[in-house]
Amino acid sequence: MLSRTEHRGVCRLLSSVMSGTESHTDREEDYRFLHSMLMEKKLHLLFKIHERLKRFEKRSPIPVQEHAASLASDLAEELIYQVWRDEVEELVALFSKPNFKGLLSVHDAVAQRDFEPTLPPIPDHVLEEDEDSVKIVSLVKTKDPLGATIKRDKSTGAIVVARIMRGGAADKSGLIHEGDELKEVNGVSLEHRKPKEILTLLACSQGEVTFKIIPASSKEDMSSHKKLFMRALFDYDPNEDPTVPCKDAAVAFKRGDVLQIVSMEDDTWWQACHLGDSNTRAMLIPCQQLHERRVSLQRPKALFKPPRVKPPVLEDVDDGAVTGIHIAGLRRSFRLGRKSCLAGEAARSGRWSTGVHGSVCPPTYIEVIPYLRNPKDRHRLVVLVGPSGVGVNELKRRLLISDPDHYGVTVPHTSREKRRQENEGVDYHFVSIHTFEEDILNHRFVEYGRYRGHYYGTSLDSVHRVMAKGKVCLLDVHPNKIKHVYTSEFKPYVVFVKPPHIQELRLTRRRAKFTCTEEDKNSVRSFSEEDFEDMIHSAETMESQSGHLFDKVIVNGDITVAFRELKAALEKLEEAEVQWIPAEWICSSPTKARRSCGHLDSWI
Ligand SMILES: Nc1ncnc2c1ncn2[C@@H]1O[C@H](COP(=O)(O)OP(=O)(O)OP(=O)(O)O)[C@@H](O)[C@H]1O
Repeated sequence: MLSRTEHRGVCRLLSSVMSGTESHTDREEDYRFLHSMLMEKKLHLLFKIHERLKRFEKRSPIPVQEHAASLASDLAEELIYQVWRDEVEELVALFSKPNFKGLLSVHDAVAQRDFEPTLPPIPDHVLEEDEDSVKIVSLVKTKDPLGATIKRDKSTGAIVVARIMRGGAADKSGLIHEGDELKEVNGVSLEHRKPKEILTLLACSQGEVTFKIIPASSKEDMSSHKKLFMRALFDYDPNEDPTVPCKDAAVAFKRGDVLQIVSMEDDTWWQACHLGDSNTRAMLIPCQQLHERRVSLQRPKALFKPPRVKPPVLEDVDDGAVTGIHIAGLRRSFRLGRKSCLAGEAARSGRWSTGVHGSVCPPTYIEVIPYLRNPKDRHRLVVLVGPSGVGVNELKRRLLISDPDHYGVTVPHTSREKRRQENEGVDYHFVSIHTFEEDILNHRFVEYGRYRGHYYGTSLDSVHRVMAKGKVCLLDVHPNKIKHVYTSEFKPYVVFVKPPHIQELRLTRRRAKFTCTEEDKNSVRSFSEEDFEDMIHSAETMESQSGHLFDKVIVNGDITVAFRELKAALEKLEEAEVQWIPAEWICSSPTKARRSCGHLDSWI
């Protein structure tokens, strides 16, 4: 309630307004009218109410109950039968006053939020729509227009909102935006309708008007990002990420998972759907730059773990000597001793394979596209990698024996003299040092090395030759060399053969013999503890540096199980099933995503 002083203040203010207007009012009659209006008691009461409400507003009062009017009328009925006292009489008289009834009715309307227009229920057929981005908007239309212009999109023929007028009903609702596609008005399809017809339809509508809309933003996302897929090249768990804006809104993924990127608008968090996940809702994933930044701030483990490096040795021992089965291509000679210093050098120089330009980048995402192999197409090249002694040759040998017409291996090149029992093009391609060096300069080798003054290597041509025969070419190289065949032409499928836990190695390799790296080239021996440790350490290094290139990881504990798993994976590769391959193998021009991934060639 206004205090006496406040009330006097209002009156003084009004009097001063009056005296201020005296000089501006020419006519006496106008002045009197204004004076009587401003001095009106009701106006002053209104001021009082206004002041009172202002004070209550600060307290944010909420209605105690929603049916004050009916409560008052029930009470009035009860009171009639009470002992008739002055107070009772006064209260009953108050309840029967129209002003008081009106006040209570307004109170109830506010309490029940009855002032908001009631919207019709969502039509059933809309709920059955396949299109999950459809939006149903109901607006209450007065005689005034909705405040939007529409046009027909020339390319799609769709009716779209061209402009939203500021302050109009559409603008105020915040539910309709420029670019939105209008599908229906009040259940009437707008397909094949001219904008003029639609305007007539709208002009006739009064009260609630229901629109079925495809929001502009979702349309844009659909068209520009629908086919943008990325393979994750690292593991991510939002529960272990303290910087994620909302853990529930982020999605965990593993290296190798394919993600559909829905939005790259945010600088740090992309939105993506996890392929194969039943949940089609977009979730947050760290963007490429964010992951790169984070990794660059981490302490590089490989730099602080002293690598167990042995001098590079290039053995020249036929595996047939060990296994009793001689198959060309199953030689250690051109594998450059996977126990060699190459891996150690990589470990010392950085955590990931350096690219052709020498830059080092942590693997983040690679754009991939679905690929369905045409039966007439060549088979994908199968690249087997793994630490020395893990069983790459053994698995290769078993595959060849299982189906010699289907699988093939390359014949290596060497600059050494042909031995009596050897055949050109079967055991090796025997070439001169000069030719070998020329081929090196011409980048004809996937991998090459020198042992005791002689060159050994695997040429790209030898891979072509196997593939040209319609065979699945099995190639084993050091992971650093995968980049030489990471092309559209070979579409390599990279299998990493991983050693099991050391206890299982001890158990399974008890009777195994391997060609050792000492001077005596024909010596074979059993695995030592150190060999096992080397194998495991080397596998860890390979995985951390090149793991992003592996399509399949096979743990070679029990050889029968490992072989079965490998065979099944390769057979699946030949089935008419979609495979996800790097987009650059198929698309000649880099896409938006390709650009956003950047430096792809630097980490292959
Ligand atoms: N799972 C296994 N269980 C038992 N022995 C195995 C297993 N895998 C491989 N071996 C044996 O271990 C020895 C080394 O295997 P293999 O020659 O295939 O290794 P590798 O990976 O090719 O190594 P390198 O590159 O040094 O030749 C062979 O005698 C092989 O038969």
